[in-house]
Amino acid sequence: MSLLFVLAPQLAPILGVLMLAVSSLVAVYKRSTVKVFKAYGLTQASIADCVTETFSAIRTVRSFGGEKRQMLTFGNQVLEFEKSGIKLGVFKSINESITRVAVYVSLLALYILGGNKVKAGELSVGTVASFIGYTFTLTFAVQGLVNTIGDLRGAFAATERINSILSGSEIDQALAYGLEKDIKQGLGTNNNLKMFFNNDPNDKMRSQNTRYMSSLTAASSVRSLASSGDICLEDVHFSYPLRPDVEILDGLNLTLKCGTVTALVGSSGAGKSTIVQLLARFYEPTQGRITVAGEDLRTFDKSEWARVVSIVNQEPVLFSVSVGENIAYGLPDEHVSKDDIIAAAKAANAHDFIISLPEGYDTLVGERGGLLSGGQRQRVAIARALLKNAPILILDEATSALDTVSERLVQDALNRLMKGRTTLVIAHRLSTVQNADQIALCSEGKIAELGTHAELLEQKGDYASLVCTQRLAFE
Ligand SMILES: Nc1ncnc2c1ncn2[C@@H]1O[C@H](COP(=O)(O)OP(=O)(O)OP(=O)(O)O)[C@@H](O)[C@H]1O
Repeated sequence: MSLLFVLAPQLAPILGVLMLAVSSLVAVYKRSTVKVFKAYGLTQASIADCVTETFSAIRTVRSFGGEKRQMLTFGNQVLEFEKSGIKLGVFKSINESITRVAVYVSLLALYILGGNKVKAGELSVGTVASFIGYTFTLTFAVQGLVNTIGDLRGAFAATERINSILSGSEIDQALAYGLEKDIKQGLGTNNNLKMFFNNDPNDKMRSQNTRYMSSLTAASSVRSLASSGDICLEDVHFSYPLRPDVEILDGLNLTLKCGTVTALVGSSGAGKSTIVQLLARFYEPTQGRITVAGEDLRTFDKSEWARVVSIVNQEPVLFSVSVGENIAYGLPDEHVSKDDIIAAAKAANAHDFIISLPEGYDTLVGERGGLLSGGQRQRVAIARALLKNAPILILDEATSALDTVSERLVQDALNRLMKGRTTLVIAHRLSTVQNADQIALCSEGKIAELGTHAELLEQKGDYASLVCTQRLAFE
C-alpha cells in the first residue's frame, strides 16, 4: 500500500475511493445475505432430517402405509430447498454484479485520470502501469475476500443451529466425563479422537470434571458389585424432562435378587419401559435411588455401568456391517476372535442360519439389519449380548413379535443368556414369564403386586385377571 503512495501520490485518493466502495459493498453484502444463507442452510438440513428419519423407521413407515406421506414431505422440502437456492443465487449474482460494476467503473476512472496525468507530463507511463497492476491485484484479493465471507455465512448459519441444539441440553457428567476418561485411555495416536479433547478452553469445568471423576467408584468394583449384589429401586420417583409435571413413577420399590429372573408386567403405559430406561441409566430418578449391592448407581460412571448391563429389545438395532461384526460389537473396544464370535452365535441358535447366508459371517445385514428376519436379528442381538457377558440383563418384550418356531429358538437362546445373571424381563405375553422367580405387576407408577405366578394367581388380583383375559384371548 505504502509503495503505491510512493509511486503515485496523485492516484492514491482514487484508490482510496475504490477501496471504500468495495468495502461498503462487502458490508452491505454481509448484512443482506445472512437471512438468505440461513434459510438455505435450514432447508438443506430439513431434507437430511427427513431422509434419516424415514429410513431409520422404514418398518414403521411401511406398516402404516406412510410412504406417500413421507414422499410428499420430502417433495415439499425439496421444493423449499429449490426456492431458497434460487433466492440465494439471485442475491449472489446481484451482489457480484454490483461489486464488479463498482470495480470496473473505478478502474475506468483510474485509466482516464492516469492517462490525463501522463498526457500532462505529471506521471510517467511506467508509474501508472505499475499502479494499475497493483490495483488489479488488490481488487481481486478483495473479491476473493467477499466470496470467502459469503461461504463463511453458510458455515455460521450451520454453527448457530448446532449451538442452539447443544445449549438446549445440560451436560450429562456421568456420561460425558466417563466417556472422556475412556477415550483418553485409548487415544494413542488417533487424531480423530484427539480433536474432541485438545481444545477444552474451560479450565474451571475441567477441575469440576476431575473432582467429579475422583468421586466415582472404581471401575473394577462396578463389575464385582453388579455380579454379586441385589439391585434395589428405592422409593423411585420419575418424570420425563419434557413432561416434568407428569409423574410416571411414584415411589416405586422393587428388588431384583442377584442371579434371579424378575418379570415385570402391567398394562400399556404403566411405566415398564421407563423402569428399564432408569436401570440402563438413560435417565436418573428425580427422587429416590437405585442401588446395586447397596451402592447408589450415580457413583458409577455411565460407561462402566453400560459394560455390566445388557439390553435385548423386541426390535434390536443392528448396524449395517457384517453379521460377524455385529456380534463382535458386544465388546466394541476389544479384538474379538472368530472362534469367540462363532461360540456366541452357536449359544444363541444363530450359527446355523448364519452359515447358510451367502457369505456366512461376512454377509452384510443391510441398513438396521433389514436383510435378516425379525427372529434372526434377535438371535444376532442375543449372540452379541452373550459375548458381552454382562452380569445384569434386561429383556424388553424380546419374543413378542415372533412366530412359534422363531420364538422357540429365541426363547431357548434367551434361557442360556439368562443363566446366572440378574435378569429383568418385560413381556406382554404372560406365558413367557410364568417361570420367573418373581413377577412384579406395575400399576400407576408403583409395584402393585409381587410374587411367583402361583402366588399371584392365588391373590386373585390384577395379575390373575390379566392371565384370565389372555387365556380367553387365546381360546
Ligand atoms: N420420552 C418420554 N417423554 C415423555 N413421556 C414419556 C416418554 N416416554 C414414555 N413416556 C410416558 O411415560 C408413560 C409410561 O411409558 P412406558 O413406556 O414406561 O410404559 P410401558 O408400561 O412400557 O408401556 P408399553 O407396555 O405400552 O410399552 C406413558 O404415559 C408414556 O406416554
